[in-house]
Amino acid sequence: MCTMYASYCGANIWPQDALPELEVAFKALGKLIFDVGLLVAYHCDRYVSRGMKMQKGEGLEQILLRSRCQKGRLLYYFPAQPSNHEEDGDSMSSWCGWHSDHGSLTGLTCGMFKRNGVEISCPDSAAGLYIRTRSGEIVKAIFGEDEIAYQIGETTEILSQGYLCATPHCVRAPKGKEASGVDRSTFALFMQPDWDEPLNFPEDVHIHKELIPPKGSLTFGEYSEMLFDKYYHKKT
Ligand SMILES: O=C(O)CCC(=O)C(=O)O
Ligand SMILES: [Fe+2]
Repeated sequence: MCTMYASYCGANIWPQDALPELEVAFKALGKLIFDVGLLVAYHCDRYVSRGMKMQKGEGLEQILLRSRCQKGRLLYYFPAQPSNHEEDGDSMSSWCGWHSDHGSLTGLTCGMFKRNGVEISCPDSAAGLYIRTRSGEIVKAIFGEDEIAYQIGETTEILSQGYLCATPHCVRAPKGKEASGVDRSTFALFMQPDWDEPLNFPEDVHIHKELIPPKGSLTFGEYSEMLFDKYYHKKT
């Protein structure tokens, strides 16, 4: 199992000596984001069931409840290198490029900015997470430190036959003299189906079409491994 689904079955590594309190805090935050995420999933299912027939047990809430693949990750963005050109072509996605997450739902805390290990408010109000809406508008995702943002992943778009759309997003680094040495940290919980969960792809899939076999069924684990190959090893 561990070789087949290496990205899901690996053991956690905790910095027990350097930061003994991390494991408990990390798991508590992950559990909170998961529990609230299930409430979001319940409402996603209600919305989708207005447009398509959903079998019992096949909704997002049930899929997430029985999954062993939830993945929490602390994300760290190193201080951006100062640029000589004020208007760099792709400055919008300077910290993390445009993408959609491949799972079901991603829960995010707001970014925390620091300089030399000291928390600061970000000197550039344009820095942070941006999303693209269904109508193509680019919007900054603004939310506070006691709030959680949820983004829809590609698997939800596939399983809901497009009633729900994956949320394209990117992260913009701060710019200007004041931005020197400013880093960003956040926590993401990637909520995703179990590796054994069958994904029955609808006829007209437009996401990663080339990976889907003709009869249109893969487990989430198989699908993820194929995606990791596509992104990181470029085998397909
Ligand atoms: O840092 C963020 O706010 C978003 C992170 C993200 O998009 C990801 O890890 O997939
Ligand atoms: Fe993402």
